[in-house]
Amino acid sequence: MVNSIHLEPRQHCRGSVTLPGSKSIANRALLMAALCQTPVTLHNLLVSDDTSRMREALLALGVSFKDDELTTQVEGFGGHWRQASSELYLGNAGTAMRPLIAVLSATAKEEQAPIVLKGDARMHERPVQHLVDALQMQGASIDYLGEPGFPPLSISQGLAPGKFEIDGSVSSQFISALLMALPLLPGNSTLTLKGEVVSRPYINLTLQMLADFGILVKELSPQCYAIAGKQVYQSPGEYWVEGDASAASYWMAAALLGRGPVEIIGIGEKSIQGDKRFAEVIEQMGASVAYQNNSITVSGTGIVKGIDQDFNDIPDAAMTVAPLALFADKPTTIRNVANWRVKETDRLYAMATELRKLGAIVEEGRDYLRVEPIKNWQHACIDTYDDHRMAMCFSLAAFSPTGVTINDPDCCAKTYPNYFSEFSRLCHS
Ligand SMILES: O=C(O)C1=C[C@@H](OP(=O)(O)O)[C@@H](O)[C@H](O)C1
Ligand SMILES: C=C(OP(=O)(O)O)C(=O)O
Repeated sequence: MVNSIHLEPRQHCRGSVTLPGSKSIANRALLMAALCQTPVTLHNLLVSDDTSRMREALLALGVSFKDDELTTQVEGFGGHWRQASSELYLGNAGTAMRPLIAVLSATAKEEQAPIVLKGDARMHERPVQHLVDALQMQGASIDYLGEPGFPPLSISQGLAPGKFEIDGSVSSQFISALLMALPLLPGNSTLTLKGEVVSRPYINLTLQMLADFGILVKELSPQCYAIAGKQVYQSPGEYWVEGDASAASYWMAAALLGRGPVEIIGIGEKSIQGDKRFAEVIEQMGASVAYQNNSITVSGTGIVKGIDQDFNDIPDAAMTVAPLALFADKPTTIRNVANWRVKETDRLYAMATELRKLGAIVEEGRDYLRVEPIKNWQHACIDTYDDHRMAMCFSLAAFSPTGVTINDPDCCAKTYPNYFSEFSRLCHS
């Protein structure tokens, strides 16, 4: 039987919510900390499926962790792994799989056994070919163990510094992965980006965090980086993980529908995450937004304005626009999100299918979704496709006259394990 949660109709959302740590920052910080030669103390580290998979992988490579109530101390060995385990399981964490493919290619030693990276069934359908091609062109010894172009795969020594080229049109995680790995090589490299690069702000997040960990990357142009070899990751001592800006999108949306005010603590105007731009989107959709140093406060009037925009820069937060569109004054179009199809599920298909169950008219394009507001709401049991964002997005349908039932709500543990208890705390009839 499918586990589900029934959400009765809600009209109000108000109060204060503290965001979990950012998944994107947490998994980068864990890996970068493990690459330092001296310990790093991480604050506000997210505890979720994705970060657990990264931690378990690093632990198997010999990295040690000391947790107390508020912090996690990471002690790694500058990439000289002490006990290279031969098989690492990474679940469905793209932020673990892609960076580890590149970093383990850069750190593999001749005397070590090949390392196998595998994931859950969906991870084995998520492409890594552009990344693996770029690494193989520079000598990396990577073998596909299942379908070519997809995990699982096995990695041995062979990667050499030089001129790297990467197709950036499917995932920015490939580029972030190379930016984290190339400084570890014994000589200098350049990295040239090909194709229309998607999810750009995540590359900037990587560059910012590399700088925080003492790694220099020279941006020769937006398409080309120079990366000196033999660099050493420097421990910043303490490192603070910002609240998750993608998770903030659900509270901003709930505040618009439930009028607020909702104080969202953990990201502010100086956030380094691209998804903070969702605050501008929610403003265009009718909310009022006030920025503080470490929080954003959102209120609404109950009126939602339909929009038509390119969301290539913020594909995760963009999903939140889809359920909001059901309440809008006119149709909404979410454009340029082709890579929704290769994430936790085919998100264009899943979103269109489940929105229709509520009574919406939806057009699913190759790379866009057009959603018409609902006139006659139908109660529905929403399938979530093992996709945390499907579960969290559809909680917003509780602001309809019918309420909503969400199947398998626990899949939100990928990035936000207590999301539904927070939803019930903040959102009321
Ligand atoms: O680098 C990152 O932390 C991420 C990049 C994005 O992926 P793509 O670059 O594949 O769009 C995003 O969807 C993912 O949740 C996290
Ligand atoms: C695409 C996502 O995850 P991943 O890091 O696994 O790519 C996501 O969190 O929306």
